[in-house]
Parts: sequence; structure tokens; C-alpha cells
Amino acid sequence: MKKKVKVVAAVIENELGEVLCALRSPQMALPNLWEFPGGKVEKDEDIYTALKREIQEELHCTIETYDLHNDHTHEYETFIINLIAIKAKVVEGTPVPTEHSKLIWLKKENLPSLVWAPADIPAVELLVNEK
Ligand SMILES: Nc1nc2c([nH]c(=O)n2[C@H]2C[C@H](O)[C@@H](COP(=O)(O)OP(=O)(O)OP(=O)(O)O)O2)c(=O)[nH]1
Repeated sequence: MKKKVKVVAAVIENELGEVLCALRSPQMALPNLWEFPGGKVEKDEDIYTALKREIQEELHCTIETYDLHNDHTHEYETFIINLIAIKAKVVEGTPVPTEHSKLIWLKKENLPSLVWAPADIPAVELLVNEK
């Protein structure tokens, strides 16, 4: 049976309405694909606490979470992911890529120009259709 992982990802918007996109490095699982930064939820951790912890660890900044954006389950070749995307904004510091190859801010309409991790596509499509 495939392993199931619960992953939280931050849809971080800036004051221009742009969204932060992160490029997975060649060393990571799903290498060289774009994603929303985040990571696995630990046992007994709530999703919002997990997301703030992951962002602090990997982008060295503090976020405030607000709306749940999308909750989607996707089956990869080797595992099943429950990807929970949560809207957030940076409240302290500036995101720096400590694990990712690159971070970029993109207007929502331009998000489909990147090659996203397959599990992220529904969350991306929802964003593109937002005003
Ligand atoms: N963080 C994140 N991971 C995603 C997204 N879409 C997607 O398919 N994934 C996959 C990639 C990984 O297989 C898994 C999350 O792993 P990760 O490497 O980011 O999480 P982590 O920091 O907790 O990892 P680890 O060191 O505990 O292995 O989910 C996404 O938008 N954000």
C-alpha cells in the first residue's frame, strides 16, 4: 500500500497581490518542480502550527495564516499526498531560500507559466481564477 503524507503549503501573497513560488532543488524529492513552500505535518501538530514552523525553518521568516485555500489529495507513483494549501502573509522578515533553488513572486495570472508539482495544479488553477 502507498504511504500517505499530509503536507501543508503556504500561498503567501504580498501587497501587490503576487504569490510566492518556490523551486524545489535537484536534491529534493520531486526535483526542479515549483511548489508552495511548506512541508509535512508532524504527529499531533495542527496544520497552522505546522505551516508556521515549516516556513520559519525553510524561508527564515514569520507568517500569519488566514483562509484555507484548497485541500486536495493526489496519487503519485510512490505515495499519496494530502496537500493542504493555506493563504498566508509575511509578518516578520523576508523569505530567503535556504533549501529551495529559487523563490519568485508572480502575479496570479502568470502562475501557469511554471512547471508545478502535479499535486499543486488545482490550487494554482483556483488562484488564477481569483480576482
Ligand atoms: N512543501 C511542499 N511539498 C509539496 C508540494 N506539492 C507536492 O507535491 N509536495 C510534495 C513534495 C514532497 O514529496 C512532500 C513534502 O515534502 P517536503 O520535503 O517539502 O517536506 P519536509 O520539509 O517536511 O520534508 P522532510 O525533510 O521531512 O522529508 O510533498 C507543495 O506545494 N509544497
